[in-house]
Amino acid sequence: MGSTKFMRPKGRGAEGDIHSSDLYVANCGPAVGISFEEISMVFRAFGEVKGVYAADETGTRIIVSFSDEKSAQAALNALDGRPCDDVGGRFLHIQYAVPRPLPSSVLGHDSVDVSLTASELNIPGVYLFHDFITPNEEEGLLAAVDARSWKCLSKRRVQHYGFEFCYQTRNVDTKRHLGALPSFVAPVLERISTCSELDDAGNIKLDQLTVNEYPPGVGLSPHIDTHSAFGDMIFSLSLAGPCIMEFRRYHEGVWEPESSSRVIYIEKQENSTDFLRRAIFLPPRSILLLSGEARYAWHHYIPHHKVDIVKESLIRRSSRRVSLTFRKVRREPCCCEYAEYCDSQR
Ligand SMILES: O=C(O)CCC(=O)C(=O)O
Ligand SMILES: [Fe+2]
Repeated sequence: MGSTKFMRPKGRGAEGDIHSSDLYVANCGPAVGISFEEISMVFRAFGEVKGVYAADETGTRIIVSFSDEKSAQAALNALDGRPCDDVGGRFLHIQYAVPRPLPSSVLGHDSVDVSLTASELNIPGVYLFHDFITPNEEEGLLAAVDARSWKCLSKRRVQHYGFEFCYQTRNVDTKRHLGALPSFVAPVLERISTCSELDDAGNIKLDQLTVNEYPPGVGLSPHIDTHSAFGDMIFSLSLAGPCIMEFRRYHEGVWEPESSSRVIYIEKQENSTDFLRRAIFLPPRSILLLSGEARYAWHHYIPHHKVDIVKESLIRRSSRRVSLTFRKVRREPCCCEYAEYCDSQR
């Protein structure tokens, strides 16, 4: 994870115009055995150092942030282009750092603050439990799903257990039970049912599992899991890599019949800006619960990003994210209090 805020100026020689309290320092850093603390010590001789960050992922380019420009200038004048004894005699190459333009692929015009916790997100019915499983358990689950066969969708791979999820109808065929959920998820189900923060979860027999594998840059379109298909609680366990999940609360939604056998959700508001929008960071090994209002009335989706911005840090999606989504198939029509989003009450 590099600093999102600063970068090297484009080309040398422009520094005369730039006044900054932030320095871009090349040729030192963790990749050559020099810690941020050692770098901070060197620069503290010139003034108050607010922070030392990686400028990028090389481990040899660093941003040193001073409290004021004068200190930065003094450090630059004293240290640039000279060997520095305190960092093993390495020559430091120093320039003023300039603010990094945020990548449009990440921010574009539609950035949203990303919460780290459910309470910060503030959507009723969302719960996020960090480190719900251990790294060893994560490894075991990944090995177990990789030993099963994947079904390829256009951009991601999936596996279904308990009941097949049909992406065309966005529903399940309750008459076609595929069998019990695989034994490798038993410890996860056990932990969900005994989670003291989730009073009701102990009584719910989750019987459908969708495993999704997302390559970097691939997300999931905005949707509400079909009310008539699944019950109130939807759990999603994140493995292998991080992502953000975004939420939108529109003011109305409409279910319309498309053919005799199929009902589709029409997002009449698609171009509308009239919606609430929130986002949360999902680290690996965390489990997210959508229930109540969050489950029934908010669209959720994973933006198609290769990099997410979380609290001013760039977080790269890793080579894949695998999620295990546990749900309970609904046998009776949904009678939630969000009729405008409910296909059972259309
Ligand atoms: O990958 C996830 O965490 C969410 C998956 C999801 O929303 C779904 O399968 O309906
Ligand atoms: Fe979903």
